[in-house]
Amino acid sequence: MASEPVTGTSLQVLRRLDSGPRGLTDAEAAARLAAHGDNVPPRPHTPSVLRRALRGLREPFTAVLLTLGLVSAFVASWGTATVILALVAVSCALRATGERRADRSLAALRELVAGTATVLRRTDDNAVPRAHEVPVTDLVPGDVVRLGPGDLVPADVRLLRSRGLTVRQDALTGESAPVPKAAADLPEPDTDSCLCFQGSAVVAGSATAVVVATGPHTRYAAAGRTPQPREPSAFDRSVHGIAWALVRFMLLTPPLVLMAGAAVRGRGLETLPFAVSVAVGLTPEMLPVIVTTCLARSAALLARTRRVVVRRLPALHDLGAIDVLCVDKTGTLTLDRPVVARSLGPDGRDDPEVLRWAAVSAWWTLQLTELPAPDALDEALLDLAEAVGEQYDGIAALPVAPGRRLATAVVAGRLGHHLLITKGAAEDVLERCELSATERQRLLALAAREAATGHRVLAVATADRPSRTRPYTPADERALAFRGLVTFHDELAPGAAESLRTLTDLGVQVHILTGDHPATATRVCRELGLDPAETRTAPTDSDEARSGAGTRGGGAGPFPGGGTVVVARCTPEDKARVVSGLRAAGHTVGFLGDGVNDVAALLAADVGIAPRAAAAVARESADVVLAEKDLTAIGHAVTAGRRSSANIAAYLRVTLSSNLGNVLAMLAAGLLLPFLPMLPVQVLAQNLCFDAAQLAFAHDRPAPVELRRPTVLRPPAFLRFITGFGMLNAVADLATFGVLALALDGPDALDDQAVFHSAWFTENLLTQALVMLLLRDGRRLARGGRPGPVGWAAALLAAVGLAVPPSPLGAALGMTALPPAYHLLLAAVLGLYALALTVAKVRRGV
Ligand SMILES: Nc1ncnc2c1ncn2[C@@H]1O[C@H](COP(=O)(O)OP(=O)(O)OP(=O)(O)O)[C@@H](O)[C@H]1O
Repeated sequence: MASEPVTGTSLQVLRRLDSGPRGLTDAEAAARLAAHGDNVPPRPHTPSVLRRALRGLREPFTAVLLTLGLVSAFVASWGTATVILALVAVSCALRATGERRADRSLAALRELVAGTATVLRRTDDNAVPRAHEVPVTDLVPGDVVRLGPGDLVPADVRLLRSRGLTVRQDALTGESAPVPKAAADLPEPDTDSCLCFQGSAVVAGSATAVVVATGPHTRYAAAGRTPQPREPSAFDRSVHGIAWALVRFMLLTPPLVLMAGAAVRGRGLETLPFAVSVAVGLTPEMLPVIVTTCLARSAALLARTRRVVVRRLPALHDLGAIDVLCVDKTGTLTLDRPVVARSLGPDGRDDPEVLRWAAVSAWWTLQLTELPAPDALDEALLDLAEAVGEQYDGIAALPVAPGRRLATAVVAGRLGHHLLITKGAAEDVLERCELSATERQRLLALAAREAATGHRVLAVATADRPSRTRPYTPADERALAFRGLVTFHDELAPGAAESLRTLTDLGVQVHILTGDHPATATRVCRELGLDPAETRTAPTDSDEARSGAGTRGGGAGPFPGGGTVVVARCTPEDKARVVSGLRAAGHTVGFLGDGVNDVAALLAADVGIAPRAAAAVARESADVVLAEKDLTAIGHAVTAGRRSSANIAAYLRVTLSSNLGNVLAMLAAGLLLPFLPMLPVQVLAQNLCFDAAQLAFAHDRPAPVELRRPTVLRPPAFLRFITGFGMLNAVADLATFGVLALALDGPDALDDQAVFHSAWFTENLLTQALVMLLLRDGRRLARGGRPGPVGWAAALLAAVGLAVPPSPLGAALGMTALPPAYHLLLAAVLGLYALALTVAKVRRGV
């Protein structure tokens, strides 16, 4: 970062930057942009395809394959070694190019939701400065920017003025606790506390600041930090679990084959290439390629058709797996464009004076805190009674902050007096009013009645105090006189009701977590077509202190199995706690929220989702951003996640059942026969054909029935499935072996090895094609649906199985043409196998 401009007083800093408190002119800003370049951090170093390919070697399957290839080379089995190393190279290259394509399309998508900053600019030297929203990339050194809650600091800035500013600078320091920052006008200021750095998030307060460094010169860019990777998703963990179970099995295979061969047939180390190729046959080596392709395709399709931006690719799997979605209310289910509905006095009758006090409070809070934009409730008040605040002199303001549900403005009152005007959540304001317990209860009930109409409610109170110079703090918000209530109407967001209905149909349970009044939230929930099973109020610190509870529940007690729960009056921590509680109870949880008070929950969830209009910091914390206002995109995103997970699960199901079956049959046949059931190079060639066909799974459309429930992959159930179907496959293989043996008068009479090898090669590829069709989605096929990419790939695989043995390639691989009678026998075995597979599928309810 440019180090010298940040020391000295604010004025010295502004002078050095050739700027002033009124900001730059448009012409000067344009000239500086041309000179300094866009305010974008240097692009993170994108690894080359070669580097990515080499990184692919660290994948467990690829590493094991490589080891097996090296072992084959070591025993001079060059054919086996060459085919295995070719497999490794193809898998690494496909994965690397897929990853690069995914990265490129993601970078383009991120620009759809790029941020803006509020900057003071003038048309010429004499013009009045105006606040503009400009793309963050257009900021230049010397620009004067405004910061408010929820903003991301757009560049390195020196604070000129600040009010109660706290920021999180974990992007830079890794420390997530908010740190206070304040402007200082000293010649030798503590620079760190009067500087804010690019990438920090404003938690509370506001500031006006001058940009001192942009683009590659910021501290963030200099630190070259990359965001911390999130812990792997439930789906990733399951895939990983299955992968490691297989890797262990694979490593056991060669020694087992060697030992069994030695014990039963007295074979020696010459069986090693065969043992190695059997282990290779077990590997789903295309898994990384298929995962990357499925995710990248789904993300690109979502962005193109639904304008949904997936910022972290694996989050798509989480989306597919969520069974609970927690939603914030204001700004997500409603538009957060409140309009004043009523202004009523303590007796419940209309009283315009209450609105007037609320508007004075809003005006001075806005003026004194210099927020870049007023909060929506304040904006609604000012829309109705804009000029009223100017009739007073503002003294101080205590704005709302995360966890603080009221705001106070202090203005000059009658001579020698200050007037405190407080507005906020009814419970919080009434708690600070001088009232009898019965009167407080009556007023709380009045507020609840208004809230039950679905309106948002603010209570207003005032206090007359002798004037003073000592600063005001929240401790001064006491002994207030209650003035009345102002209520607001906030429209439902477009598509909100429909998207909640879709989510329910998709088997996702929806809960609403809001900072608002329980009655308002319950009513909104009903208007959206959800009948809440329960409404809770998150306990306040004082509640908990009274009950002596050791750990805070935040309304996160057990949630009923069905139905929506509304948790109202949540602080940001309460929202995060509910989400973590649901995750701990075994749910996969999504969180949809738009505000600075949602950031903790967005980060705590398996997948955080933010609408486009969300605060910058919420968008930055989310994994998925909806670029359109319409919430119905969520349902499509969930379905896209399920689709890509279903494709990966189908691939795993098919490939593992089939591979396991082949390996078991090969092991058994290896022991029964006087020769190897297949040559190592044949095993590998067959494996290569199957792998190529399997790539079709990345392009498949799973049956609608597979998309109706969250996609969860449970390794134990999954391993049971592949063992069951693997056995069935082994039986089919051995039946072919039996047929061949019978036709040729017993195993030891099988002297034509080439015929045997060719027969088994063809049978293997045909059974694999059958498994691809039947274990993926037999029902659709049975209904006469179109074959789709997997259907075509299976047909091609079967054709290769029939065409290779009589071809010159077959001859090169040691195969020969098969007698026509064999094809008839094969058709009978395959027919029986298809029947057995279908029966097993129906019995298992797959
Ligand atoms: N400008 C304001 N002045 C006074 N009180 C406010 C103001 N803004 C919000 N509040 C009070 O603070 C409460 C909590 O606000 P918060 O922003 O946490 O949640 P919310 O916007 O009501 O709901 P959600 O969590 O669904 O976004 C509000 O319900 C309101 O009572």
